[in-house]
Amino acid sequence: MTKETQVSITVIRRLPKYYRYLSELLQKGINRISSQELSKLTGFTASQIRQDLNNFGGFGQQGYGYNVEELHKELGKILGLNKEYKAVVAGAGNLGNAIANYGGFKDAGFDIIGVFSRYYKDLPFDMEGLEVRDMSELEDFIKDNNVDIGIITTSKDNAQKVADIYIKSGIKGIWNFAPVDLVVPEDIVLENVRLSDSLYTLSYFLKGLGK
Ligand SMILES: NC(=O)c1ccc[n+]([C@@H]2O[C@H](COP(=O)([O-])OP(=O)(O)OC[C@H]3O[C@@H](n4cnc5c(N)ncnc54)[C@H](O)[C@@H]3O)[C@@H](O)[C@H]2O)c1
Repeated sequence: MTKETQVSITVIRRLPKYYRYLSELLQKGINRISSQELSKLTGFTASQIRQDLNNFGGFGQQGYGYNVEELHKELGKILGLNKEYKAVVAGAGNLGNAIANYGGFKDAGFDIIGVFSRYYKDLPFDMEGLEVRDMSELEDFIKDNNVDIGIITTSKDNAQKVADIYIKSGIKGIWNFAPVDLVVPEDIVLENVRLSDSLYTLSYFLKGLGK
């Protein structure tokens, strides 16, 4: 087992934030940053940052800090962002449309190449080059195109059915937006997104302000 596989999920969940700030620093042409400066940006303590990065072999030098380009590149590799992924969306409603139409995912290496929905013929879908297809085509499409990631934006009641099609078709990662606990085999990577968790956290802090 490599050192990387033993890293806690809490640390893994902080990496995208480091990566995002490093991308911004690179865009501004900043080449070097100390853990203290990174701490001011990210809100994590400098020692936390050093500990997090030490999980992967360090990268920093005492008295110098971090080379932004190098750290950005290494974190990108650790997060698997140096690869290209093909994704499909199932459920072309409000959320499915928003996700399929957002160009930022493609820029980051996640190419949404198909959108599938029930009653697809009734749906207006205005994404250039991306027509909505019927669910009956999903399995073959995934196999024919070696799709890596299945996105679920159907209603809650149908999410497990969609997940089962993804699993049967050989998909390895599921990005699930439906508010349901999906049952998936161990070798499938499942990532749930809950915007309401973030909203409830906002509410907690608003309450602290006397709301
Ligand atoms: N994770 C979050 O933070 C978050 C935020 C908003 C909404 N949601 C959830 O995302 C999902 C979609 O929300 P929405 O507002 O886009 O809903 P919506 O009703 O606009 O869209 C759902 C779409 O899924 C399609 N669908 C339903 N069953 C299907 C099936 N078996 N196969 C294929 N397509 C099917 C419907 O025809 C519809 O087009 C819901 O489950 C909702 O609760 C999650």
